[in-house]
Amino acid sequence: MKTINIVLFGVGNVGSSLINQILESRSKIFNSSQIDIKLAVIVNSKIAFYNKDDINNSWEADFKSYGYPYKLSQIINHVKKEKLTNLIAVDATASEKFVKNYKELIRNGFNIVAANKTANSLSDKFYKDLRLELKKHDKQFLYETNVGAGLPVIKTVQDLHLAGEEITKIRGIFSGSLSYIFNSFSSNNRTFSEVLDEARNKGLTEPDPRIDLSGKDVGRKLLILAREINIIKELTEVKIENLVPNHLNGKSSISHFNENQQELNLNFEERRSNLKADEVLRHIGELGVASGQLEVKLVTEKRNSPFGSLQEADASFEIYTKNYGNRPIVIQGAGAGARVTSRGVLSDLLKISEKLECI
Ligand SMILES: NC(=O)c1ccc[n+]([C@@H]2O[C@H](COP(=O)([O-])OP(=O)(O)OC[C@H]3O[C@@H](n4cnc5c(N)ncnc54)[C@H](OP(=O)(O)O)[C@@H]3O)[C@@H](O)[C@H]2O)c1
Ligand SMILES: N[C@@H](CCO)C(=O)O
Repeated sequence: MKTINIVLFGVGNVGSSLINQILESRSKIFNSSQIDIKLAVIVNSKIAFYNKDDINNSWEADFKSYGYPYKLSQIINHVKKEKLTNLIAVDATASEKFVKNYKELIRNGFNIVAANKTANSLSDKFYKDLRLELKKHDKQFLYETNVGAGLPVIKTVQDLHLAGEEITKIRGIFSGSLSYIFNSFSSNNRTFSEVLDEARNKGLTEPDPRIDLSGKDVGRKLLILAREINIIKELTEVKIENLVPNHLNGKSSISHFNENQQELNLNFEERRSNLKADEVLRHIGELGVASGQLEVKLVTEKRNSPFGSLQEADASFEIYTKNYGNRPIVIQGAGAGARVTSRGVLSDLLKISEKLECI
């Protein structure tokens, strides 16, 4: 039997769904794999809840009542004092600041599972240093949900690359958030800001939806896939069509954006009114291996084309390779949503557990 001890950073949409899925699936996982999943500490940006017993269905109330302000060093001291082993830190934050803690966590015995895409899309130096640290301390880092939420995109690209298959192009609808938004917006008469609010309320966007609308989220995903196949790039080199006007961009506060987001409506209304009856708007990412070009843009597609006929928050990835020729491998399905994403995180946790010690 193996016990794994998780410290969960982030209890928003994805983090709280992960806790609920662990509660639902824990005994099934134990019976089939003899892996006992313990949630040792649960953390948001302000408080940490140190879980003495097994987590249960009242975890949310316990977190609020018994959580208190923390420093990372206190969490590390806690797991040492309690002699917890098989440690996995789960990053379910969207924080650029938090990923700077990864190296300290690794040095203190943690493996890492991240839904947060930031660590893999900062500088090439950060990316490589992180991997050196993992190697030095013999720790694992999995992040399948960085691209396509719960869809197996990263693993597929890694496996093809490892087996020597030459990937020539990856093209697709990379953003579940923008897929939902443009599916809804292209097919009815609601304003863009109404559709955006709906996507936010369903937990389908980034905490700050400008990360989606600015193209940065898809830019990050393209960069992450490019790095998997040894294309060395920086985020600044991705050609991105930014859908957020300058005066509402990330340099202004999120509340300023929220108060003024109706100002997006006019521009999108114009794009919608230019569509023919059989056309829809689609947000596309493209990684050309030969050209080395990574591009993010909003395009018009025929309603009955493969991308045009996607539904809900579906993402779709076409992976072109030498041996598959002009008939790509296609991976398609929900590309955003707390439950599919947290299931992907849980799957990464179990993959890491396979290599941990039985205790
Ligand atoms: N939702 C999806 O469909 C999806 C799909 C794929 C990947 N992801 C990724 O999953 C991550 C989480 O998304 P979400 O929708 O769950 O976001 P969310 O609902 O905003 O939750 C974020 C959580 O992170 C916490 N947090 C922020 N900064 C922190 C810090 N420095 N230390 C510890 N905790 C911190 C927040 O705490 P406070 O409440 O105190 O601020 C909150 O609990 C993001 O990186 C996103 O890109 C999401
Ligand atoms: N913005 C993400 C989902 C939330 O992280 C996506 O569209 O894939």
